Parts: sequence; structure tokens; C-alpha cells
Amino acid sequence: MAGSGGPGGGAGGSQGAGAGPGAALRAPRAPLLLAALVLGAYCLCALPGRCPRAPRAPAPAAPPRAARGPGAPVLPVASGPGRRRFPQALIVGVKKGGTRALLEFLRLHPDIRALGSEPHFFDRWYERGLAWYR
Ligand SMILES: Nc1ncnc2c1ncn2[C@@H]1O[C@H](COP(=O)(O)OS(=O)(=O)O)[C@@H](OP(=O)(O)O)[C@H]1O
Repeated sequence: MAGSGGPGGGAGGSQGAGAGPGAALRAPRAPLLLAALVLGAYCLCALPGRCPRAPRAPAPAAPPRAARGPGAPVLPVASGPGRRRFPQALIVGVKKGGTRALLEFLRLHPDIRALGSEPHFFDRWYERGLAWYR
């Protein structure tokens, strides 16, 4: 009656630290965890009230935000339909990290417009320049 281990208690915790199937399962999850953190931060920022909302009516020729400094380029961001503007937000994630699912969920919001396919500008087509990106 003095047994300290409960029924089945030795099944998962008997391996040494850093070895065995537990470690084998944890290691491949590191990129997914990183992607989840990045996507989570994005979601927090995208929640209503967390960030300033874009004006519904396009502001004529108004710079999107205060320039970072004198001479800094002003890149017009998307603020309405029918304009080729730069995005206000990017989804960054590892392959198979669930970025497509996140994009599809965000796309359900009436104030969010997104490309149909991932542009891969920064990792594949950066050399093509901002004119291509927009
Ligand atoms: N919430 C949630 N929970 C668990 N798994 C999820 C979730 N959302 C997406 N997924 C799975 O993520 C895979 C797609 O990831 P990505 O969109 O990043 O794919 S891709 O690299 O851009 O092609 C894809 O896995 P596979 O079906 O194995 O390809 C999705 O099923």
C-alpha cells in the first residue's frame, strides 16, 4: 500500500532528460513554436483596438504615417480597394506553420484585403524590387 507511483505513472517520465522519444518529439517543434509566436504577435496586433485602424475613406495623397526621418521614403500602404499599395501587415512564418490558415481566417474580416496567393517577395523575388511587389 505504500507505492508512490500511480497507475501508469512510469510510462512517460522514466526517460532521462534530453534523450529518448520525448526529446525526439520536442526538437522538430522548435520552428513551429517560433512561427506560432510570430503569428500570435501578429494576431494580437491585428485585433480591433490594438492598432490604429486604417481610415475607411482613402485619404487623398496623405502619407501613411509620419516619415521616420528627413529623406525617408514614403511608401503608400493599402487603405482602400482598387489601389496598388504596399501592405499594412505581413504574415511571416515557416513552411507548414499554418500561415495559409491564418490568412484565410483574417480574410473573413470585411476590412481586410489580401492577395490570393503568397507573394514570397522577401524570400524569392526581392531582386525584382518594390515596383513588382506593389
Ligand atoms: N490550427 C491548426 N492546427 C493544426 N494544423 C494546422 C492548423 N492550421 C493549419 N494547419 C496545418 O498546417 C499546414 C499548412 O501550413 P502552411 O499554410 O504554413 O503551409 S505552406 O507551407 O504555406 O504550404 C497544413 O498541414 P498539412 O495538411 O499536413 O499540409 C494544415 O493542415
